[in-house]
Amino acid sequence: MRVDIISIFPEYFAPLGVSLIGKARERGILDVRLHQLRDWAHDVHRTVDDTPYGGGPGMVMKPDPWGEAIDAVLATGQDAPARIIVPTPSGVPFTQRLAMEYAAEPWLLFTPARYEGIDSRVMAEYGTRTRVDEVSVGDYVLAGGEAAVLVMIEAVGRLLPGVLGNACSAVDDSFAPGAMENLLEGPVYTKPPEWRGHGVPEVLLSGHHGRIARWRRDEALRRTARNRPELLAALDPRGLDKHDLKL
Ligand SMILES: COC(=O)c1ccnc(N)c1
Repeated sequence: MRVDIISIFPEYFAPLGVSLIGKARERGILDVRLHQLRDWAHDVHRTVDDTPYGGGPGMVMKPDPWGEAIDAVLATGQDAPARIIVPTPSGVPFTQRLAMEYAAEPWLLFTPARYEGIDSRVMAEYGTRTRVDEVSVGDYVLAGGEAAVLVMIEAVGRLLPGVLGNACSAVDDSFAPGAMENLLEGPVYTKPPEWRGHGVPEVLLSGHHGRIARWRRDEALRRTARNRPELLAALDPRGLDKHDLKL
């Protein structure tokens, strides 16, 4: 997968050189290319923002530098154009399902904005040529979209074949479509069996896989009911058995 990021703070993406994503890049599974938006701002101050039409607080990112930058990036592609992802609090929710959809894409272009956002004509322009998604990583506002891009690349990159050591662990994730969709993962334990007077649930030491799976699902349901009760409402009742309903 190729990932391009256009930003006025490309140095913000240094973390993409470490851990799982860093190794995926070393192994050629992920090709991340960074671009400085100001390289396409031609005035002496390399200006990328201006006051909003209609008045109001803050500044809006100018369309010209973004248009030239996106054109330059798309021009380096051979086949279908990149899918453009615009991080914004006004976007659709970023979910595990959307992360899986993105993990199947050959080429993503992230356009993190600062200030009050990018002139809306930019995404209207590229919406005529490729998929343009406005995506939010949660109900809060950031100083810039760069942190949201790190979150999305981490969530998408770990799903790419060969990135996670044990492919199963992506399937068991909280929110992973299928058995765990809309369920939070329950508690986890490792050695030692006793730690500061705290033991490990006996069932996990039993070696009885059926009982362990049942216990894990029960704990997932309990944690979901406690932390995200609205997700339980979204659970397909046909996916619950009589044991679940007694919890
Ligand atoms: C400037 O970008 C944001 O504030 C942002 C981007 C994506 N998701 C959010 N919740 C906020």
